[in-house]
Amino acid sequence: MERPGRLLLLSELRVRNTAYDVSLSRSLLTWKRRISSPVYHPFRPRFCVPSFPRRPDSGVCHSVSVSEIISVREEEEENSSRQRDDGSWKKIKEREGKDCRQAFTVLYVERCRQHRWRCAEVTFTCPEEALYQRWVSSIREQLASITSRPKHLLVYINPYGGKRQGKHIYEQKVAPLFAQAGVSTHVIVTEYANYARDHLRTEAELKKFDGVVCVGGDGMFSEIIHGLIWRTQIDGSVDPNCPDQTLLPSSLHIGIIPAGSTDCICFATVGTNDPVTSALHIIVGDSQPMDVCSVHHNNTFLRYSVSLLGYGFYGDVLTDSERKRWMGPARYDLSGVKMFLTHHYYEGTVSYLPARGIVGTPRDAAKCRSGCVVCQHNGQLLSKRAENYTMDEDSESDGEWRTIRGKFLAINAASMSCACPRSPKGLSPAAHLADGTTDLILVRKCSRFDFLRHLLRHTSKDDQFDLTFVEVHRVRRFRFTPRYCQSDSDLELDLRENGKRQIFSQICRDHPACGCAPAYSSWNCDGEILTHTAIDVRVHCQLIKLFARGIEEPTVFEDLTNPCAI
Ligand SMILES: Nc1ncnc2c1ncn2[C@@H]1O[C@H](COP(=O)(O)OP(=O)(O)OP(=O)(O)O)[C@@H](O)[C@H]1O
Ligand SMILES: CCCCCCCCCCCCC/C=C/[C@@H](O)[C@H](CO)NC(=O)CCCCC
Ligand SMILES: [Ca+2]
Repeated sequence: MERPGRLLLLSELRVRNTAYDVSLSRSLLTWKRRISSPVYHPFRPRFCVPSFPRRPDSGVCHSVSVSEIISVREEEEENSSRQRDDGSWKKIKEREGKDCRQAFTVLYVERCRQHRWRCAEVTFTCPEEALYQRWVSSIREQLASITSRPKHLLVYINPYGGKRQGKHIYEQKVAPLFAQAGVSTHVIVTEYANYARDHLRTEAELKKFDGVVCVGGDGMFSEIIHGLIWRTQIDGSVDPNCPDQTLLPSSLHIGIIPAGSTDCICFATVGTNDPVTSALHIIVGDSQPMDVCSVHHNNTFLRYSVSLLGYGFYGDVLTDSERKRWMGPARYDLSGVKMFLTHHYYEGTVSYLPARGIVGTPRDAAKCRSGCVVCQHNGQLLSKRAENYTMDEDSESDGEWRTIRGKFLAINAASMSCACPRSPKGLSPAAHLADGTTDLILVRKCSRFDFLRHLLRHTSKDDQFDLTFVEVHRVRRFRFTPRYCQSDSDLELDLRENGKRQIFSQICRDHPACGCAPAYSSWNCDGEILTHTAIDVRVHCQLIKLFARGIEEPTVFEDLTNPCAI
């Protein structure tokens, strides 16, 4: 727990008619119940309550970090007069024409189960108005001194994401909290796909805002980062089509109010997909840096990715599920089962640049959590390297490119864990949000039974990488070329390596009537299908910032004291 530091205020105030010692420092608001210690009176055969000053005993003590106070509300006069004390304090005067309020309510973050946050409140009654004024203005001064809190937000709502509840969720659960916290908003309900992206690219007056919030799923978040990153590069004269360019980070934070089908980015950065929790992380001005992969084809920009780039299984699931959008989130389950049964494999070449000199491996037991030291260390290391090499710093400081040819059921690059309600530990449980790397997972051709074992391990404690047909590499950059796109010299090499068998399988591929496997899949890029299969991917360390703090480890203290967490 935070140490209180120098006290700004210390008073005896009342909470629900009970006396509390209430203190405020720059970091903490604390209220501790004064429990009257019964003392024996020699002349009276009973216990009595001692008069002031009383010894505060180890009564119930609550502490709230000032950084997690949402706002202070001044209570109406009648409210204060209802909370009169037992007579030892003056009664609340009702002076005509004068403001004599004496109660104020502090709204603050309370932690609940499974990383959820709620807005709790406590009302304090003061013995006199001057003290009341000091308390309200002192807390407000402390809140105003937190410069990281957003004051003006640009909000985009996708009314058709997930279960089509985006607008309702925002109006019912989020807008009232923003209003209470004094956050002003400019709300835009999108009219068609890519509306938010194009608005951010060209029209939005970004200087007016401290952050951009999207209400929707991963697809909507993807629109926002595409608009923001593109705009930042154009404004800063950086060519987004050049894969070797170091991209400029956007100064605006991004908030996600989850209202989608997978909500993987929200889940992996907050620990839950709960709109109220996300709204509170935005209000307190949390900051979580995040890696972004740029995807190019032949020196032409295709897309950015922050979660999953998946070829084979996840590409096919997405392609199939797009035809079933009307089903809502269940479309992924149906397409998942169908593609599992179809069991297609794909041939191609994967080249990658292993991440060198950084801390962490994809097989670590430790996970990326709030204040992650791996992300901090690698972030500093990579930004130092970038200072020394302006162009293509990777090949200078990382190792040699490595190449793997083969038949794959799935090729996945997870730039973060990709934890989501479907798989709470994610595709790569030890991947980091902001370490400048992506985990390249290669699932080679195997039996249906083995592939099922691998898939099921995403939902259990077992290690999904501990299988002979699965390999995982932590990389800074990678390329993929499907076999049918390979150069003549590569194909010749294949022929020499694999003999005649290859020639016949190629003939089959050229004749769909024979019913054998298709030659190529599509890339699933954060839930969008890419137009090209041959791609060049580069990780840009900590390119964007979210209003989040990473997943918090629950502390023993919280578990024991927070009734909401039980
Ligand atoms: N007004 C709109 N009409 C139609 N499509 C829209 C509109 N606004 C945004 N979109 C598009 O809808 C797609 C899906 O949106 P979103 O990500 O919010 O939900 P989802 O796909 O259900 O969830 P997830 O991405 O988490 O699986 C996005 O690709 C987005 O570009
Ligand atoms: C037979 C039982 C098998 C159980 C296997 C469960 C494995 C689940 C892994 C989930 C990985 C999610 C990765 C997230 C990808 C998102 O960027 C993307 C956009 O929202 N979602 C999908 O592509 C949607 C992809 C949905 C895949 C199912
Ligand atoms: Ca990463």
